[in-house]
Amino acid sequence: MSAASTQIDSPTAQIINGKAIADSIRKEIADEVKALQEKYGKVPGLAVVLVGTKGDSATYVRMKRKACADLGIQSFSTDLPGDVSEEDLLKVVADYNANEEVHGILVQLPLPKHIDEQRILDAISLEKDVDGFHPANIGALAMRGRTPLFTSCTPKGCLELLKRSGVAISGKRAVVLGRSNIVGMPVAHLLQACALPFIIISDATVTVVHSRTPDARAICAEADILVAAIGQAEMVRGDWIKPGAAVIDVGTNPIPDASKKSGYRLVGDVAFSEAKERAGFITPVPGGVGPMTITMLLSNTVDGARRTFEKAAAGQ
Ligand SMILES: Nc1nc(=O)c2c([nH]1)NC[C@@H]1CN(c3ccc(C(=O)N[C@@H](CCC(=O)O)C(=O)O)cc3)C=[N+]21
Ligand SMILES: [Mg+2]
Repeated sequence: MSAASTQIDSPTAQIINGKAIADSIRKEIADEVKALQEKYGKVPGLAVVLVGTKGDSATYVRMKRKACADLGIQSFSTDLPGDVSEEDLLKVVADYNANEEVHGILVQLPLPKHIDEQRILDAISLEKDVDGFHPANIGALAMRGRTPLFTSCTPKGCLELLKRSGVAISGKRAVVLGRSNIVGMPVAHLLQACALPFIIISDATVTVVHSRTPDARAICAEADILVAAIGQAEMVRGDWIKPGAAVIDVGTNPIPDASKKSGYRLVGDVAFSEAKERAGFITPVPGGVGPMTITMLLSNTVDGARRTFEKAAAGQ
């Protein structure tokens, strides 16, 4: 059955299986890693820097390091104490900038309050900015006719999920809930105008809804494509959703759950059970956007490595 007929025939949404899509992309990436190794005798390398021991940060960093190992990407790790100085963290970044085996650098956010986050992100070499958080990469993303060296992982993952689910973007009304630098803002740009080689041309009409928007519900209810990235557990209810809409839920909010060993479970920014009765397509949490974020990080790392290897081979 085609995606379009599912949307019309079925009263409940098609669940977008981010885990399965991410796994199949990871296989493609593993093949690329092998091909690069055969051609250049080198493998891509990713450096992950973790400051402090905040529980979920450590979990995500562990997942990133394991994903690298699974794909044949060399991973470099630096764990720093929570009270590390800004200067010492900048030194770690400078060392990775200079390390020829490292093609991507990720400093796990958020950083402790005493560190100027933007100063750290600005220090990461543009050529190794696999998070796409450097102002020059964000600037290129925002400009028509310019393509960033790297596009942020979660926004790129959202577009890739829409593409691989057969959701058309061009001419559609898209609403982004949330305006963060790491998700809301870049995903709004991508939906409006992206010319990334791997992606369908987007060309949606985009509205950004945030904490100061009056009647967020009414605006969301006009969306053919709704991206929820505001970090409020189950804020988007069933009646916020236009029937047949594609709903991408970026939220990962822990809520108490005594039946879990950890004492909590993850829910999205969307009330899933209500929303799936109205949406045409919807991502679950977990198993939706999350696995794509890490996969796009690996993909960006391989892209960075390929560019470096090609330049070196051309003697530049
Ligand atoms: N410099 C930087 N870059 C980031 O990309 C970055 C960051 N800092 N800080 C934290 C956020 C968060 N983030 C996630 C990655 C994977 C999942 C993920 O795979 N989640 C699984 C569930 C994981 C679980 O069960 O705990 C899922 O949704 O299925 C979630 C969240 C990356 N981030
Ligand atoms: Mg651009």
